[in-house]
Amino acid sequence: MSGFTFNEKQWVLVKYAQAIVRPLSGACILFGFTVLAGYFGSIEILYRPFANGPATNPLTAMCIIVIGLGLRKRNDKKQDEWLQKACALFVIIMASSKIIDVIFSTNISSLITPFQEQVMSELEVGKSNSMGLNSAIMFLCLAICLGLYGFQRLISSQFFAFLALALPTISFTGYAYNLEKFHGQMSILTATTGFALAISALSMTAHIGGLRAFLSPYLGGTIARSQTFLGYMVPSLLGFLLVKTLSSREGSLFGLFVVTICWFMILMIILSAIYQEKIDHERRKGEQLLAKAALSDPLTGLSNRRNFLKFAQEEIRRVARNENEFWLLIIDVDHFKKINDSAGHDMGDQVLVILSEDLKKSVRDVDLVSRIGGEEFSIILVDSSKQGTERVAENVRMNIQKIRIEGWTDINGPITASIGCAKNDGSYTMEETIKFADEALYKAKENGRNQVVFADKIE
Ligand SMILES: Nc1nc2c(ncn2[C@@H]2O[C@H](COP(=O)(O)OP(=O)(O)OP(=O)(O)O)[C@@H](O)[C@H]2O)c(=O)[nH]1
Repeated sequence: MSGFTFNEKQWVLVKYAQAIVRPLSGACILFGFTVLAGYFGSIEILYRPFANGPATNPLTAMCIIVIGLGLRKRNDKKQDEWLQKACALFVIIMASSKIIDVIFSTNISSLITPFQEQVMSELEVGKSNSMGLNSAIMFLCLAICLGLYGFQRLISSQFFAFLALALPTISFTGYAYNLEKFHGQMSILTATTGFALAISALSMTAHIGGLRAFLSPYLGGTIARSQTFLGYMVPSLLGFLLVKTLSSREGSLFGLFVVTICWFMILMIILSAIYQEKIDHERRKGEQLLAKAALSDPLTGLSNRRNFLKFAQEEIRRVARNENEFWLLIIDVDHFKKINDSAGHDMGDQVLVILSEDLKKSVRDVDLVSRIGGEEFSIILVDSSKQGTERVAENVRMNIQKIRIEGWTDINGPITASIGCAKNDGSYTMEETIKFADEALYKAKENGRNQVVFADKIE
């Protein structure tokens, strides 16, 4: 997730998610104590809301309370970490004892279950009252999640919170479809509390990992949220309809279910691909814009000095290979400072923009016009001759003179520029060619400006 940052506004979802941890875990603790109070005061409805329905076992209530306590953060980080580790250890012991009992047919959990006699008497008369394997696994996952959080292993902690969430979800599905095997001995209240605890545990790590990506305000997060919703709702709804109709119509409906789910998955993949493509397109467009911006001058849109040098190097290699030549023109606006000083910087900028458009119009598409300094421009004339260059340079000089800028040329007369020209036939470096053209330009300035001078070194 490196390089991925939320701004202040975008943290809102993450902060909301983290803000639910305390109230949600608090409600779970309250529920746990209510169940224990039910056993203590023999008020059955507090731990078995539906007569003869499944009850919340006292050991389950203990696990709920301890996990709930571990999830409630205080201000002292060190204290929190110790409490999280201690709570995790307690619940690991409680949940593991139940798992060992189920696997090895032992009875260890009864040694640590409060109100055990009451539980036994209810079991004897055939009432459901024990912590199921699914509940034990759910609490084990929650405890591991809490312990890992205490050790600051946040991503692993988030993973176990996610695993824990699966168990009450399966139970809910069982209750909805009337499939007892799905919920087993997990009462609907235990499932609801387990679900709330798992959501609390997940929310603790809302600022990192998969959950952070899921809550992201960007397109990826939006896709993940909608696909999670649809991905759960659609198959669940179809499954519900299947379960309701299977007993009457049997067989082929199951095939229909499988095919529909497959098509649904394909639809989700296609939707993801469309969005992915859109993101990728935007990214590539951004990259192109950046690459272009790195090589062009922001004021005039002309090629900048960097691109000019890059182009020139390639030209040198090309003319050396083909025994050809290119010509470099360096164009410098005369007394440009005067424009800035008397009419302001904006007017100066306007002159530069108009001049650059004019320069582009004066040459062929293959030639490169660049802004290589403040009021200094260059033109690389590819495959040109001295006569051709003379013609173009004169043309450029005269075109500049013809430029009319309201508020400047009508009062101060024409804008002029001096031009220095040098040739490169592959036997000079670009630095040398620029130096020769600069020397010629200096001469043009010295001789009174508004003229074209050729470097005498390379005729
Ligand atoms: N408006 C504007 N002015 C700029 C920009 N870049 C450089 N300048 C100005 O261009 C002026 C160049 O002045 P000088 O180097 O003295 O040259 P000059 O006044 O044209 O005189 P000569 O070249 O000798 O004819 C300076 O005042 C710079 O501040 C720009 O992007 N916009």
